Amino acid sequence: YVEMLSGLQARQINAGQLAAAYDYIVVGGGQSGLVIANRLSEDSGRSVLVVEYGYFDNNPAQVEPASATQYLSRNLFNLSSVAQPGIGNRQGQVYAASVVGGGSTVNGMLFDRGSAEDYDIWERLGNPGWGWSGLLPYFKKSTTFTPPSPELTREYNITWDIERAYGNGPVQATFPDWQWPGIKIQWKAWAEVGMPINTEGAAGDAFGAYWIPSNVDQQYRRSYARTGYWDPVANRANLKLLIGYRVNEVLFNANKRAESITIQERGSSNGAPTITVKATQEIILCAGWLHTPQILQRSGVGPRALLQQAGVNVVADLPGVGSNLQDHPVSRAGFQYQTDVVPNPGSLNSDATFRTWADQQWQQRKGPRSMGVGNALVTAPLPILTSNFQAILDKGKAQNAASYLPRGYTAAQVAGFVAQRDILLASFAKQDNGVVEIPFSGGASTSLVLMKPLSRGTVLLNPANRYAEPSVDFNVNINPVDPDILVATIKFFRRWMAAPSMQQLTPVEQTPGASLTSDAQLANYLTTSMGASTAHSCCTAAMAPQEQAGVVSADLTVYGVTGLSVGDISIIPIIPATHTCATVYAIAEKAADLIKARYDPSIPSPPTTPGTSTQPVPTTTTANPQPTQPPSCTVNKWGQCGGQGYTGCTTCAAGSTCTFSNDWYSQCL
Ligand SMILES: Cc1cc2nc3c(=O)[nH]c(=O)nc-3n(C[C@H](O)[C@H](O)[C@H](O)COP(=O)(O)OP(=O)(O)OC[C@H]3O[C@@H](n4cnc5c(N)ncnc54)[C@H](O)[C@@H]3O)c2cc1C
Repeated sequence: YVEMLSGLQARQINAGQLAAAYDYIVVGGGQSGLVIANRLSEDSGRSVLVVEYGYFDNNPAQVEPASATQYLSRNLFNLSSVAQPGIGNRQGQVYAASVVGGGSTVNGMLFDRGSAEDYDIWERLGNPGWGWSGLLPYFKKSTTFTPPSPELTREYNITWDIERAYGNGPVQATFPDWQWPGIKIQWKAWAEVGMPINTEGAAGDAFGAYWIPSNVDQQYRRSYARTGYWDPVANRANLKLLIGYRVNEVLFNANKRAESITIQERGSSNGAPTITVKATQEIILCAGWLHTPQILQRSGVGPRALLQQAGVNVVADLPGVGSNLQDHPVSRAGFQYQTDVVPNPGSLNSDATFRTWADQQWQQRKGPRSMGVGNALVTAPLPILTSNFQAILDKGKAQNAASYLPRGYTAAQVAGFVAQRDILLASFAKQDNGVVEIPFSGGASTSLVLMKPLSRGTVLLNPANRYAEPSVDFNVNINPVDPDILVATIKFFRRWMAAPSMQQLTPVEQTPGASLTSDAQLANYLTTSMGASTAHSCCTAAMAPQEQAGVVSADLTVYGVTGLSVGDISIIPIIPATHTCATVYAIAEKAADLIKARYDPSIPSPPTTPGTSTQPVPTTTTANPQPTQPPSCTVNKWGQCGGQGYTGCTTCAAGSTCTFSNDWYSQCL
């Protein structure tokens, strides 16, 4: 412990201990920054400095499952977007972490990946090496999966495929010790409405319905960039971290080579003295979707007109810096089950006996309190949502793209968007990727999340004060294809609620409300109900060919300058249909390999030739197989023990008896 502590102290420095120069400077010690710093400092001959605006959050509560929904303001940059015409001029909540470990320290711990197609379209856009086959090794390198208990697995028929999806990486993933019984009925209903059921989403088949783990260790504590990539390398003397400092600018020499950064203590007034630190090899921007483009713009790399307006000398005119902003906008379907199974997600609030039992269980780190925000998703392909999908695609293809893009998009930016749109519309017609997400965990209400929006937003420097927070415009719900897909989703969700299995729960619609039936009424409901962000903002320094207004090339270096790269979520060109944390780990792992190979000829660069076949291995696409009855088994208290169509265990654990709830459901109470 003493050794570890002195190691930690050696690595965390104050400004007075800064060296004049480091081989690598990583800007931002968030999720991607800690991964890249860890990997680059594996070579003890290279010095690495990380500069992070936030502090450590050492509160033990921040690693507990309950932290998944708390989003504490102390760990976030707290700002809102400009008014959003697409959602009735409401402002959007802006989510960006400001703490060591970044988004991985604060996030909801839903840990999934996109489908193979979601990454293959990055490659198709002109980014060789960034398709599924180029990224899977890095998904595997970052994560270790541990199966849940045999009892939970059997009771809920939880499925996974370690061999195809996981490796031996620093981030731990597993399932909590609990699921809500109503989820079994929901699984059946998905099959009844024709949703493909996949045994593993993380192996390239993240479409249809599938189970997803949480990024937690086996005690259900948050497993994140700090525990995975920072704490274990306490003894590296060549790795330094300065916290509580903001990186202001990257400075370039006359040859446009990035030479140094200027930093300023957090909380000091703008215009206060700054410190300059040199990088002899490379500066890697990992300040996240909100600040990576802002730092670029402040440094003279961005849209010429904006930089001139802000009085910034133009080093490289890159119109794409701060454009192409994407997120997963969200609406909601509110239902009530009038004959719900018990316990259900509401029971922790409504049933004191159950709550006491849950608290007792949690003292042994078991039971409902091990759960975060749920572990099952539907990511629905468009042709499954609606038989009318071709009309939506035709409308998208026929539209004048520029009319829905942010003002001031250049011809290259419009061309870049049209390339994205055409690739997206072609993939929407297929059934190997999804366009909306519907999380389900036994509750009656859920989010309806648009996973592949066509609307694009911006993050722009404030010309009057370049050190103030940038202006965020999600431009949400502006491209008409977006509401068309969500309207189809609401109708499909109603079909799911009307599926035979669901009738035992007697679902009753609250919102949008059964009286709203026409497309126009539902689109209007979306305008009033939709949120612009699910905290997956990305894509503001996109990897794409320069003639399509890309900001970085496939080796992640910034166009028009040298010695500067981006390694965070900003580089994504098209948002994948997944929560973004696992994808950021894969990007950062790959970024580190690309950087290492630039400076060490003995290290092979990851291939940048287009991937070969990226077809995922076929998976189960029939109904979720019913659990087979093991020779002898017991059901834990609150679990299902009988009912029509039920083929699992029927013997209740000591202290509970199998009790009839309704024709479809008996339960150990
Ligand atoms: C509230 C929230 C909930 C989420 N929930 C989920 C979820 O359940 N599942 C999932 O998969 N994904 C989730 N995400 C998304 C995911 O966590 C992020 O996409 C991911 O962490 C982004 O990683 P990053 O490295 O690009 O940026 P970050 O991790 O945000 O790192 C950027 C870092 O740069 C620092 N920084 C910024 N500006 C400067 C500057 N000028 N100088 C120095 N440092 C600076 C910041 O303080 C921050 O630490 C969530 C995100 C948030 C914010």
